[in-house]
Amino acid sequence: MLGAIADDFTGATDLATMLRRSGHRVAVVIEDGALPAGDGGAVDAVVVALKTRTAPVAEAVRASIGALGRLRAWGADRCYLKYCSTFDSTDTGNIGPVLDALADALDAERVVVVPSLPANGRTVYHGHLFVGPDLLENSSMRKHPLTPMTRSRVAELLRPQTAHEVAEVPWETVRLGGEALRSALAGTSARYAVVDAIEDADLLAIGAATADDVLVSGGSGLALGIPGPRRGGAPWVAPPPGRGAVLCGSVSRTSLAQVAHAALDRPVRRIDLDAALADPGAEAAAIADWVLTRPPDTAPVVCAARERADVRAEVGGTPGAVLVEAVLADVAARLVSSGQVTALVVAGGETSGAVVRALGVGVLHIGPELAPGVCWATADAHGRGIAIALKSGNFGGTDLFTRAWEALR
Ligand SMILES: Nc1ncnc2c1ncn2[C@@H]1O[C@H](COP(=O)(O)OP(=O)(O)OP(=O)(O)O)[C@@H](O)[C@H]1O
Ligand SMILES: O=C(O)[C@@H](O)C(=O)CO
Repeated sequence: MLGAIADDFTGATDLATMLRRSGHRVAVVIEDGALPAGDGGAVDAVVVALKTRTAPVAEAVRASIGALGRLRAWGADRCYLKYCSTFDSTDTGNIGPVLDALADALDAERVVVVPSLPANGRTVYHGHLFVGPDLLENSSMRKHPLTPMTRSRVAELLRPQTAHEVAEVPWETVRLGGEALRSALAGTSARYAVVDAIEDADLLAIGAATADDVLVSGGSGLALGIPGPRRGGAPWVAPPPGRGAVLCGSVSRTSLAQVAHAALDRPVRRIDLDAALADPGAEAAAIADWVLTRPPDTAPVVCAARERADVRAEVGGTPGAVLVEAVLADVAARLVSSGQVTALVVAGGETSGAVVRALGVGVLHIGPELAPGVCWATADAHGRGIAIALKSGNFGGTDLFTRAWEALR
């Protein structure tokens, strides 16, 4: 029984997608939603989705320890802390403090640190994190508004966040396989070990070497090395047929390209931020009405920006992001309560948090994969069954917003 704690909602479904691939029956519990039945129940892995990536440190630690307690009561005998594959954090936290608190609570002597997700171009070699061919510090993450990543060596990123020692295990050791890696890890006195991984085989070796560890940590890639029981669970059941819509609050390069691709053959509408400032409820109502009056099989796209120039730090003194999140959350609630929309693709971690909260979702039942780290899930939204796919900003192919629907037919 694996209990995982993710520091954002899209990261939680990313991890659940990978756990499903490695043979787990997995559910994602939103914040303090009810956990599913324990041993003998329908799942053998639970991911608790938190919104702690950029929360104040004390709040992130408190929420994570709270989630750990609930997971242990559910029956978890191992814990996985999921953070971003680009190690999104600052010198003051939150990855180090949360790891310290979990390791103390679990009496973990040593914890691996494995951000790698090769399927999406995140690799670690000689301790340096790469995004595709670029060092992390030279990727678009350098300019991230909340967690700008200006260094690439994972140990250097973690050290300011913890008083414990941080060691590095090079790829030359990882490639020797699980047993050699286990011995190397046993030989280090450091609490944390950043382990290189440049391809999935490395993640399998790390998984094997840490099979007895009570706490592991990483992006979602490490889940590929944690085999599940492969018991056939209840089959995933798509929601009742209905309209679909995309709600995109992400303004990452990938998301903007996905919006541009969708615009080639379906309606796209951008939120009017000035109208949203004047009356957010009216702007959301107008957008929801627009969605519901498009041809039923078009899956229109509502977005916050078509290009980077559309991004406004503030609108009449209100942060643009606050308006975007309020409108998209309200649009989602209106579409679902209309009873006509039964499937939503939501793009962006912050956006997903706002939408999922507005829909009152407690549990996501993981379904088919749309791209590495992106999947459909079913959920109960205030009594209505829906399918929802939470997409991390940088994940998915250009055609994700147009092809996602095929998996529901
Ligand atoms: N036009 C805009 N003006 C101001 N803020 C915007 C605008 N469009 C989007 N935003 C804000 O930008 C933020 C995008 O963050 P979000 O986490 O949703 O996407 P992301 O960072 O691409 O995804 P991820 O966290 O999964 O990598 C949101 O808070 C959103 O409200
Ligand atoms: O690990 C990743 O890159 C994603 O799951 C994520 O957390 C992006 O916000």
